[in-house]
Amino acid sequence: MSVRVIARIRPLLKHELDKDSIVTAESSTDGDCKGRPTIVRLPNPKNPAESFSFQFNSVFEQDATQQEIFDAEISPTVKHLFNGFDLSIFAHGCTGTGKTHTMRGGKALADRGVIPRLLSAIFRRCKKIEKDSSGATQVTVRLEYFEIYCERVYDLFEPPEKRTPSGLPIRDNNRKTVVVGLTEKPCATLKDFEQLYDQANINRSTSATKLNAHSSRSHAVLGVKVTQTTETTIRVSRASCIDLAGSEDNRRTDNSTERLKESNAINSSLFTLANCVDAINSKAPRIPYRESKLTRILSLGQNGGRTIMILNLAPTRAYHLDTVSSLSFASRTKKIEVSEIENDPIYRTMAKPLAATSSIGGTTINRQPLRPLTAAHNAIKQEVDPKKQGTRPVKAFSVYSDTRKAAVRTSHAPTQNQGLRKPESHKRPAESNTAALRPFKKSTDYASRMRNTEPVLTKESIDALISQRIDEKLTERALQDAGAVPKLSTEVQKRLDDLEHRIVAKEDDEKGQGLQYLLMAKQHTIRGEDTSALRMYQLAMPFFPGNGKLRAKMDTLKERIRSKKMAGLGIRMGSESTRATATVSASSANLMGSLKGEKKPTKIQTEYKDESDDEFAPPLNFDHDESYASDSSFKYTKAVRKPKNPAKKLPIFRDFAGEEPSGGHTPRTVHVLNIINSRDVGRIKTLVGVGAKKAEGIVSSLLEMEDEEVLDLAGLAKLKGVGGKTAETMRMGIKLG
Ligand SMILES: Nc1ncnc2c1ncn2[C@@H]1O[C@H](COP(=O)(O)OP(=O)(O)OP(=O)(O)O)[C@@H](O)[C@H]1O
Repeated sequence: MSVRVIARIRPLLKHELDKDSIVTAESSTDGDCKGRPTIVRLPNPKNPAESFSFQFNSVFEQDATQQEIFDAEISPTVKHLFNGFDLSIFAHGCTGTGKTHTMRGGKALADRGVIPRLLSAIFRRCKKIEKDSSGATQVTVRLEYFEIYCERVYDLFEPPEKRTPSGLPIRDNNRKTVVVGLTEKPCATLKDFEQLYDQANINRSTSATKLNAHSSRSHAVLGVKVTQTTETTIRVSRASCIDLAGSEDNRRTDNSTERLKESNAINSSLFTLANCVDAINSKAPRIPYRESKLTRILSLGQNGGRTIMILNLAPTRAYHLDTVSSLSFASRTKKIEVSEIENDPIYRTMAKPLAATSSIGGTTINRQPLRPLTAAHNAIKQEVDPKKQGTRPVKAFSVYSDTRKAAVRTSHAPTQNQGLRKPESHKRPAESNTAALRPFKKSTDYASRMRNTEPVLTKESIDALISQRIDEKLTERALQDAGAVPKLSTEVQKRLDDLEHRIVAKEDDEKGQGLQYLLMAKQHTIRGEDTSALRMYQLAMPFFPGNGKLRAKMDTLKERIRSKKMAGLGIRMGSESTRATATVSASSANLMGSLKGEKKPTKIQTEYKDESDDEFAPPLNFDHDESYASDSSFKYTKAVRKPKNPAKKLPIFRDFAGEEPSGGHTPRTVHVLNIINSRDVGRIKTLVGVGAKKAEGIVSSLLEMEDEEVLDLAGLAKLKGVGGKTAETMRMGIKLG
């Protein structure tokens, strides 16, 4: 079965209402969704008289609701999950097209996205199965949730301060890619899920939605493991829901060094994903799965079960090129065949009565030694040349590999695929009267097949075997070591928990926002990202005006950044290669400077500072010395910022020629500039054309300017995400009188 690709065109956002929608949906006569459009049409960016059209399994128009998408596309797959098939759902699209909205959605019932709805459906089915079997079948749900941020994997069920800077290792184990050391949370009800998921999303969004954008800059993967246990079998299947980070065109983002680094990691992993798709489609001998963690984990084309890709699209011209590129990627993806493999159940058996010497009487259930349960996993369905059948050495093992050969299993060659089951053979072990005997029969079959096939070990297969063994050993060791991560002191942990609870409780009000910044600041401090930490403290400041402890923390950080900056400069002066780095940084600093209308030598130091921040790995007890007592001392007072007098500052931007009356700004401009220079997200987002995200972007740019202020509309237009039009919209949106 191919990857099912559905496209969703998001509606125009508030600030886009005056824009044209250039992406439309159309029905086709040969589509597989009666009545639903299957074609996306948009103009050729080079020649508007022409149009491009792309066909998918179905297309959802701007007014499609979360419910419609779930009911039409996701709900029907739930039964397959319970029949033992894995399910992968991933949202793709460039930044701001609605991936998180589609996957996670909002808090209101109608806004809830695919993930909460899927979990709700899973729990409903669990209940039904248990009820219908009168309790003979028990179903448990366990969750894993992690993000891939800058090629590092972090457990989202762990608070950021517990993370090791290098992230969790991933290994290939039994032909599946596993993240070693992930927390697995049992989850019995939808309420449990919501709590766990919301809490984990704070861990993700802490670095993101409130300015630092880890969220939108990381790929988030939620794993839902469904285990059905009967007297005779245990069947495990897994749904993976992936909210990919959006690709970014850095010519448009005006990203700073740190943001660029994240952006490059996103773009490069998505590029590898596209390369894998191309390699699979062209039946290339090597598929570059191993070139990024995302592709290793996603295993597109090697994963069994069902795969659904939701392609998110923005309707406006501003996204035109990105939209064409996403559509073309999606068209290639829809050709990928995924073997629809059912996960074999593990057969339980009644144990023989214990030996007479045993002090315990009765029977107990023993687990059978594991047979190759997932031998068919990670298989790519591909045509096999019948002439070649039988001439190839039969692999008694399969290694997750980035070469097609090592991983190939084909449904056309059942004798070579011990674990491969017929597609859609919904065998229900519980229905079988002979279930208890089957394991022996099966394992005998397996062993005899192994003997009969007499595998000839080629150099390739020996390499593969060695690599598999090494991976398995490493996984084993890593799993043993996983518990050895040093813990934070209980006191620090308690304070962080306390702070998080206060944030959750107050999330929606301004105080919650201030606390959120504080939490992020702490998380950045722990990770050694001092610059970001300082930025977060600066953002928190308006919510806790005059708080001496906060100021002291900021001073300490400033001092630390300064000394790291100096140390960085000292080290780099030494060698040839480092001089080259200095040149690159200097030129990018010059570029930054010229973009902002001036060149400042200190910018060069900023570049060094950011680099050294990232390399700085703090000791794990880094925060133990820090006083968290101050957290409770942050008393909330409504942010009041006196507008500063722009005349006192040195101008950093050219004046806005033509628009302003000579000798000064119009009252509207003064008003806008005052609001902007307040650096208060709450006030800035009240400006026309500015949403929460844009307001945070603006404040982020302002913080990069340190104490300088925006003095005119030209300066305003140069802030992140603003531009001349938005600046003008803000100005015109001010009501006078
Ligand atoms: N179908 C929709 N209906 C209403 N609003 C939507 C819809 N899709 C997206 N939005 C809004 O568009 C904005 C961007 O959406 P979202 O954050 O989900 O994008 P994204 O693709 O996840 O971006 P990024 O890659 O940067 O994380 C949000 O404000 C979201 O609420």
